Amino acid sequence: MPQAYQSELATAIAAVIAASKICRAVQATITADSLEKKDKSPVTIADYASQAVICKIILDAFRNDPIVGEEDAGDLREPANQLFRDRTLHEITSSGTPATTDEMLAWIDSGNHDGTANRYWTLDPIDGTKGFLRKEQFAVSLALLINKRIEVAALACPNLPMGSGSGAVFYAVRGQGAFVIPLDQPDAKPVAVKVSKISDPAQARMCESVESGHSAHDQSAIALEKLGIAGEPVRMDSQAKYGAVARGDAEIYLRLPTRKGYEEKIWDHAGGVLVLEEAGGKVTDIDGHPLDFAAGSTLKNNRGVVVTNGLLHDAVMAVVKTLKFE
Ligand SMILES: Nc1ncnc2c1ncn2[C@@H]1O[C@H](COP(=O)(O)O)[C@@H](O)[C@H]1OP(=O)(O)O
Ligand SMILES: [Mg+2]
Ligand SMILES: [Mg+2]
Ligand SMILES: [Mg+2]
Repeated sequence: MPQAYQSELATAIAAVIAASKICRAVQATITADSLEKKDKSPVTIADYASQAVICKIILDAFRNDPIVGEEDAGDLREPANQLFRDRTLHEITSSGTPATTDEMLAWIDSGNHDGTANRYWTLDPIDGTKGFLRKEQFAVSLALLINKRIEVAALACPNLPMGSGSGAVFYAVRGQGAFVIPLDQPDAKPVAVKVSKISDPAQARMCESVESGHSAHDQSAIALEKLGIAGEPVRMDSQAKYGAVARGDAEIYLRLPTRKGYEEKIWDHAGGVLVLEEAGGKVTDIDGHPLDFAAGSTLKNNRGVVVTNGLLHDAVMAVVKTLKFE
């Protein structure tokens, strides 16, 4: 029997690779050049160009598929942002995708669905924009959800070490395992991705966000101490943290609530979660509940995220339950 979702997977991998090349080109040249969105978070020409190109590639292959993307073209349409808009178009066309301004804006806005369909993609065109601006880690994350379950994921981490170079593309289909290929050699033999076998909490390595506004660093420090882990957590931007735990570079990723009422977005997790689970890892929220991807575009039924290699999940949850959150 042919394996399920092979054409969706091939499309997803091609899309995140095409977008990663644009992001890398922009990252090499930018000087902290971004717009501020209404929620005060930054967005760059690469976020927009990445979303445009990925939406185009998905719609060329699956014309009717809804896409729940992080960005929309509202700010780009403002007359005051013409230069920013033109530079975004320039990145897209120089990557080999001919486009008019109207086409570009329409591709970006095709990512405006709300996560209520039976089948839809969710896309973070640059996850970890702050890391991208610091020229550190970021990710391009794409996942296909069917009946509210993640079935296909492609997660490109252009700056993550990979062999002797950098750039890893993780991917997974539910039930088929997780794999990684080098971003610059997509035809190389895929390598199976597996979590680490460490089961002694004191030997575990933990990662967390660079940004203390995204995850409570004071509480993770307490968790580290209670688990008997010496040293500092590794701070890293983006869903590259899911990739790090999936491939056994770390055993724990904590994302602990910093303020009441923040709802994690599905595009900040879907790609990483399937890769992690198919690599043998486990993810829940801080109350031990599975992440609920059936609630629209946010994880509104969950608080925080606890990711482990599976073996350590109970030990980590026992400590997380003792922590105090707002
Ligand atoms: N207050 C917040 N709490 C948690 N995550 C946030 C918050 N504000 C923005 N984010 C999103 O968290 C993710 C970054 O996480 P990390 O710090 O682990 O890299 C990003 O997706 C960022 O959006 P964006 O995609 O715009 O960068
Ligand atoms: Mg953002
Ligand atoms: Mg994000
Ligand atoms: Mg983003």
